Amino acid sequence: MVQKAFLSRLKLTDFRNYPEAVLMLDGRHVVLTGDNGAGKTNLLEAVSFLSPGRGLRRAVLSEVSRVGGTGGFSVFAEVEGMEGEVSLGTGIDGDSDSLSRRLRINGTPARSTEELSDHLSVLWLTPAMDGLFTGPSADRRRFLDRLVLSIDPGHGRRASDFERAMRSRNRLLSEGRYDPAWVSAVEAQMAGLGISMAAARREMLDLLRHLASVSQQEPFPTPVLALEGFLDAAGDMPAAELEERYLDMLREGRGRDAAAGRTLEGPHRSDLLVRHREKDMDAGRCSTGEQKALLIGLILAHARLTANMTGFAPVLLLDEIAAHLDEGRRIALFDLVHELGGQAFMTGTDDAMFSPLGERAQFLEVDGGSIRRGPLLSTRLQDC
Ligand SMILES: Nc1ncnc2c1ncn2[C@@H]1O[C@H](COP(=O)(O)OP(=O)(O)OP(=O)(O)O)[C@@H](O)[C@H]1O
Repeated sequence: MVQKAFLSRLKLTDFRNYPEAVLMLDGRHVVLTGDNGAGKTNLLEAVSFLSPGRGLRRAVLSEVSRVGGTGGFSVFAEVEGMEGEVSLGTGIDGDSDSLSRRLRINGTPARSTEELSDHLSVLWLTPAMDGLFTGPSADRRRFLDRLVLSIDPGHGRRASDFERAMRSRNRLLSEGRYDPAWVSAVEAQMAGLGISMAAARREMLDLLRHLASVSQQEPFPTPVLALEGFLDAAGDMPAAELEERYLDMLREGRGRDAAAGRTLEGPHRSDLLVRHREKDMDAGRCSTGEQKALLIGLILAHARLTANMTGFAPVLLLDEIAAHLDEGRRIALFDLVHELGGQAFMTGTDDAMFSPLGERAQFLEVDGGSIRRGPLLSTRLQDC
């Protein structure tokens, strides 16, 4: 039985176009409607800061602070989380030039934002992801790594440690006269981390594949997923052998990598391949609408997987999700989202589009950095 982890209160201070806003939420889905530029996506972004990383816009933190504000920002949430009730507070101070945000859990400073994954899992789908299948492979890798992160919180640390080791190797090789023992040590670190990263990604794809084989999410197509670009021919080789093989590749590739100024083999070169199963076609060659439907299918499958793995349905952030769907698909999407058993935040310009949700959702109206409607809602309104 999947349980619900949800936000019961959200408070933003100097967050984007919100000087201050407080939302009291009752655990149902949340529909945010308003004109373009009202602040709907900003609210979703605030919720995305309740998961590790840089949020759904991958923003530079200083840009998140409200223009004309104190220079800092904060997001505070009361959550019925995976370990019970918890308060989560995150943000940056006005006088700090820190690149990372602070996190407090129940008022106590946390070591890293990774600790958020113990309480809540947050997944999102935004219009910025529409070009995922046709854009650069780095976007698909990042997308895949976020999928992995929601069920394996250590994945983010492994990926950033790998990046750091790789930068260090690139720098040593570019210097020309390097100490081979030192480079070997860095390569050994890269090999261990790189193979763990590849294994975690492969495991995620296997799980999604299995889920797709046992559950349907009509009318959204089933994405067929594969990885390409790193140790493709390795098959089911044991991890220790893979590590040896990657280590050999790095050792033998030193001259070539020094000339290229970068490491040419590794998990940082993998690509996520997506196919439309019913059409038997690469996602990149599908129509715009088909790509959107595939992306929705992928996010829903992943949300279901996260719920199965953790026992708690994730919080879903669906930005402008209804805009390009016909009525039948919209109704089906709302039903699928509701069946997941979690709390979804959905945005759009027209609240009529969300009427099929009925009593399953709280409807809030966003306007120029303020939020209206709903009996339990209080905001200090920004004059606009
Ligand atoms: N740091 C900031 N300080 C003040 N305002 C900001 C900041 N960052 C973004 N904004 C403003 O926030 C406003 C709302 O943006 P948001 O993306 O949330 O709109 P939206 O309601 O999702 O609109 P759309 O329907 O067009 O997607 C924009 O006008 C933007 O200029």
